[in-house]
Amino acid sequence: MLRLCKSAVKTVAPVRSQIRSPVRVPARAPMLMSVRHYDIPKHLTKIGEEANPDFFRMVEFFYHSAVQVVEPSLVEYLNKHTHMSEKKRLQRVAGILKVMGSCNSCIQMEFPLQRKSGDYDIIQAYRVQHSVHRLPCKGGIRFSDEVNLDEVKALASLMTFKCACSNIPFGGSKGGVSIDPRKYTVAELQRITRRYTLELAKKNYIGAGIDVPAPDFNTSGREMSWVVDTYIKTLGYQDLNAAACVTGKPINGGGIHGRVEATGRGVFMTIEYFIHDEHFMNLCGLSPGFKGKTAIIQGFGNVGSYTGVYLHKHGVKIIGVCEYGANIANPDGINPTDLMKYMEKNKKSAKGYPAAQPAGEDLMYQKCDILVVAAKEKVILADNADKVQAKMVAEGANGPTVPSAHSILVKKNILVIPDLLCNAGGVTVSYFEFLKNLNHVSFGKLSIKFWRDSNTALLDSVQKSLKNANVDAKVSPTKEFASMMSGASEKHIVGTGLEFSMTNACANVAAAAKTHNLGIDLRTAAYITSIEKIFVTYDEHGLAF
Ligand SMILES: NC(=O)C1=CN([C@@H]2O[C@H](COP(=O)(O)OP(=O)(O)OC[C@H]3O[C@@H](n4cnc5c(N)ncnc54)[C@H](O)[C@@H]3O)[C@@H](O)[C@H]2O)C=CC1
Ligand SMILES: O=C(O)CCC(=O)C(=O)O
Repeated sequence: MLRLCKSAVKTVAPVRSQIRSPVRVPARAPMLMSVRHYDIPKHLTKIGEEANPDFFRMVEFFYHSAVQVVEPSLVEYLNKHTHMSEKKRLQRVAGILKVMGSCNSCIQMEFPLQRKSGDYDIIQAYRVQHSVHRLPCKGGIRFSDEVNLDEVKALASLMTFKCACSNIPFGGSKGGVSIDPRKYTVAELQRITRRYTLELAKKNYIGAGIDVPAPDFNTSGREMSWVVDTYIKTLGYQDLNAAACVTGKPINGGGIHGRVEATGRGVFMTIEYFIHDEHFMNLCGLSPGFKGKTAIIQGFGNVGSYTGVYLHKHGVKIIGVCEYGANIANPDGINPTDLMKYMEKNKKSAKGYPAAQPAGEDLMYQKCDILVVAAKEKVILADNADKVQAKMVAEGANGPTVPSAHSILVKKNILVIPDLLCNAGGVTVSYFEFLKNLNHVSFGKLSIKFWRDSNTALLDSVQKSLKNANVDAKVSPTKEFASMMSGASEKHIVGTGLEFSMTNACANVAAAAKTHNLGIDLRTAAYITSIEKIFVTYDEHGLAF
């Protein structure tokens, strides 16, 4: 948390009842001790009530709602520029906030694909770089027939705020290819991915220092292998760091242990943090701890399934899974690893899973403690938010809750762990993979032998000292120490690094919620922590040539 918050809030505190859910703050809310007020841009004023807003407008709205709360602190922060007049400082704040909220650049492409049948399809695809305040930009590539420019812009802007929230030093970007991958053969998907990569490379939209994609909805290590191979063999062939042009690669191709499960593991870590926080558990009416808790998961792909695995491991009963074309439930609990294996063999479908019963469309709204939404955007809307009975909602997906629904959930005292915090585990481990690629060596590889030898020498030395002192004892390592004698493995570093980063981010967001009197509204708190960090970067680096 930045130093700038506390002092500023003391001097210019927004009216408490109005900032509990900033999403509902009227455009001209009165401020204590200040005549200043930040207006939500005109094109967004109705977004807070809209049933189904455009996705990018939705993210813009959340951003500007958070700015309404934090802007006085930002103004005060610039008081340190004593050489500037007040007018210049206010202009600078307004300028930085405008830049931070806008999309830096987008490319849209169309290219032909000859189908197996001989027919031609024209494939539409996009890459958006929302923010370049840090480089490279970072964000996944999604394959879906719902992909359009608005969606990719929204996802890219979420990446900007997500990276900042978790202190991952990247700008925000995202890519999308408008196809339903189920309708293409593997060979066709490979040709689409390679052509898309080539177009990105030609337009300077990919590269270790420029923009680094990763997996997202409907893509995985397989597609990332095609991306890196295409780049290395074409425009990136002279680039020593070419392997760092994409993350989420299989281990053999320069990937890192733990990226596959990282997003779900990170979702679990955020739930773990808040479920052990008495203050937030009091607010949402849950007893602290995992004991006796139940969960329902919507979307059992990469993110949802691994979230389930970690929740299950910690004693949470997964009583329902909502999947594409098949909702399943079991009040005694579903074993996520078993379901994953079943879906792997069953064309990724949960239909017919023998250890659960088919359930109705309303499964997501059944009573449970934790609802994990891990499928896609705009799932919790104004007309179904009231039906949610869970006490906690973990946003594994990007943008699952629209602003009007967010207000309803806050009013119902449901603790929502917002996307930009909740699903940051993926980009965090992508960052570790990126560093591994730039280092050209895996974590721990150079030091393993040194640590094993030096710890063995340490044990020998203790043994000799005991012998010299006539103590008859055999010195041997405990099981725990034996596993650490060779120093940290890549797996260890990724696991502990991820835990440190996620816990830190949760603590910062929890602190911002308290500092700004936001009650249960972690979304506004998360945007505020991101805005503060990006603001400082722009202030230090400058924002215009
Ligand atoms: N893969 C990653 O590392 C990250 C993914 N995310 C977000 O998480 C969400 C899910 O992504 P992944 O798990 O990677 O995708 P995925 O493609 O592995 O899984 C998505 C799952 O959701 C299911 N699904 C789709 N529509 C559904 C619906 N209407 N109802 C129920 N289930 C539905 C699909 O059948 C599939 O099993 C997306 O919003 C993505 O942007 C966020 C951060 C990182
Ligand atoms: O791993 C990454 O770089 C980005 C993952 C992603 O697309 C996301 O967090 O939404």
